[in-house]
Amino acid sequence: MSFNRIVFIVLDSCGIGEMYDAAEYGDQGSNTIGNIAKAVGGLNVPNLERLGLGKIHPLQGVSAQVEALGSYGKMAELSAGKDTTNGHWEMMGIKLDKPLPTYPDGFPRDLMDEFERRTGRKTLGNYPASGTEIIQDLGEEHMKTGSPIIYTSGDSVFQIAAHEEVIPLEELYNMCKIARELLVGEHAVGRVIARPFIGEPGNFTRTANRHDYSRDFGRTVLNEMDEAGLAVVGVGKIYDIYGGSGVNGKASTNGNMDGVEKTLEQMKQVEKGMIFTNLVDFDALYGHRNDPEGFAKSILEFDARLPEIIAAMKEDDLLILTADHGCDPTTPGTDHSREYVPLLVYGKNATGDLDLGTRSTFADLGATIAENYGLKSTALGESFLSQIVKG
Ligand SMILES: O=P(O)(O)O[C@H]1O[C@H](CO)[C@@H](O)[C@H]1O
Ligand SMILES: [Mn+2]
Ligand SMILES: [Mn+2]
Repeated sequence: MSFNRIVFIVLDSCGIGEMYDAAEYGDQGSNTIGNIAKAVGGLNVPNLERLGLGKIHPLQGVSAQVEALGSYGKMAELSAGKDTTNGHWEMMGIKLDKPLPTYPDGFPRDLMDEFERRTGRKTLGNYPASGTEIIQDLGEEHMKTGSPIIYTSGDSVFQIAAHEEVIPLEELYNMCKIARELLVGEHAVGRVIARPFIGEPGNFTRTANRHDYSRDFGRTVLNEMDEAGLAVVGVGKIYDIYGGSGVNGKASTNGNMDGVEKTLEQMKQVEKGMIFTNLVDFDALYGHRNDPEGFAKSILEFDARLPEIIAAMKEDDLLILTADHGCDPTTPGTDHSREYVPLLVYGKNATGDLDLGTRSTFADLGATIAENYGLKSTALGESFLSQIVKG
């Protein structure tokens, strides 16, 4: 027996406890969902609980005394890093041995000179910052000079922030393409990101016209699926994360709840293949903003939509919920954290109440998907398909 469709949802940043090597990343004690649960006096997530969330790791307010509807476990990241890029590519079979380059002191001057020469604009910033803060700090100067704001973070990212009425979107996207061309070799960052915003000094807000330009790390299970004629529909930023490689359909979203809507819409349309959704609000609105209350509310909001997703599932559909890294909003830093990620797998025809244990790589997902569709798996990862198929 195999599953006809897979609904794969990444709860961006929802890590579930420090990994064995968290100390190397300065992330001892990080536990995104666990510390959020504590901070709000317990999480009330009956639907995630029923899927087995409380059985993965003790979480305040989430019972482990349930007969889980599906299988549950957690996964370690084998790649060096704790970034969206590493996390997602590893899920589909690629391990990144070397950490992606980061720029705690900004990007080298010669690189910036070349960027300025090719874009015809000077630049502002060029240091690690929170995106919402740096536009408040430099936005007014940007409006006066027309120079884009360049910033990075603990992630391997080159981010370009610009007011939509100062630098038109088309030009901003073109600047990102130029940056992408320049950021190669030792400076091959994971992503170049367009961060447009609108508003007046003192009251700038970012728009949904964000756009990510990922590096290509090689062939993944998504390419195998695509070439086998299976649907691979990216909802939210999935298309961008894989640079479109192997993703043959897409739906953009303007928030987590819209992401759920678009997933439900795709579930009405896709015949065979995968609906691959990333819900980024957890990360962008709450994790990086150190807002545990907001994060908790957002988890509750998602939990409340789970019954709809489950009701829309056909007999031979499979639901996979996981995350790409942590971003503990209760720790002083605002960057991602090196954590295990939860793994919840449910299907009307899949085994219930099964412990999948601690997986040694996110790539077990890619291997499972490949086996399910009879595709060549990437070398990395071990399929758990036979365990979840009802015997
Ligand atoms: O602070 P903002 O701009 O939201 O940026 C965050 O979002 C980036 C990409 O997800 C991360 O690298 C982090 O820098
Ligand atoms: Mn992420
Ligand atoms: Mn992030």
